[in-house]
Amino acid sequence: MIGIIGGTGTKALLETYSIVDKKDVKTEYGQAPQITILDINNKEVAYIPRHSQGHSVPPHKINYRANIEALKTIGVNQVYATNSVGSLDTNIEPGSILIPDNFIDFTHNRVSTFFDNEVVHIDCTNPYCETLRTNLITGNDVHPYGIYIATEGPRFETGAEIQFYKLIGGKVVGMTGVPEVVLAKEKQMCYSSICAVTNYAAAISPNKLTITEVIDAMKDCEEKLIKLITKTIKNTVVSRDCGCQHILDDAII
Ligand SMILES: CSC[C@H]1O[C@H](OP(=O)(O)O)[C@H](O)[C@@H]1O
Ligand code: HPA
Repeated sequence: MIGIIGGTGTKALLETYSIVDKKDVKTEYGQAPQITILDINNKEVAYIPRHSQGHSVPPHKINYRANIEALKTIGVNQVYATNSVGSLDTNIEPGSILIPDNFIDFTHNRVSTFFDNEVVHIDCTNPYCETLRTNLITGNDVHPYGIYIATEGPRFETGAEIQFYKLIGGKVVGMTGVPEVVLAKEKQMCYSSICAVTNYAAAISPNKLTITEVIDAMKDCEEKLIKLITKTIKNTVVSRDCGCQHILDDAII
């Protein structure tokens, strides 16, 4: 099954598609937010709100393991995740969409693995599933690659941090992309992120960065995002020849 991890401002998905079912999943890591099964182009797609109902959980407190485990439990193995992000590049404008091809992790206080009692080192050379990325990119008006900088939050970045992230090649910055993608990989799932650019990052924008700016920009992006998701899900096939399901081969000591 395909899953959508919905980030900031994605409630509209629930109003766009018909609802088939709702699932409350309790995992060994805790209760996950309620999952809604949507009918998208005659496919059943599981939607989970990353920050829980009513966007009530901040990025550094999200139970990423419960979210991923719950999706896995109900049979999801291909995940499209939305992330609202700040842009580090004036050519990547608010309102546009970027499909990241890599990340650099600056989070520092998160549970970032399912493997606490076994020694497992998964390959993360290309952290996002190339097949799902191709589905999102082909024929669509999106930035096809770029490095996602993951920060701990919940504060926005300092101007100096943004200058540094730019220097090391970052294109967009957000607080939720990691460890989510890593945990999905550990569960042998295909995972790709859809970054909705909501603002220029701190100090690139001359203005003070506010939540209102981000939420308003997500509203402006809504139609584009829904179109992209609808088309991509239509084009997503079940067969998985990308190697994501073999990530644990040669990774366990
Ligand atoms: C509400 S602005 C900051 C908030 O938005 C992003 O979340 P998501 O990736 O779930 O859309 C960002 O990482 C922060 O959590
Ligand atoms: O500028 C940002 N920084 C971090 N997270 C974000 N989420 C949306 N915009 C931003």
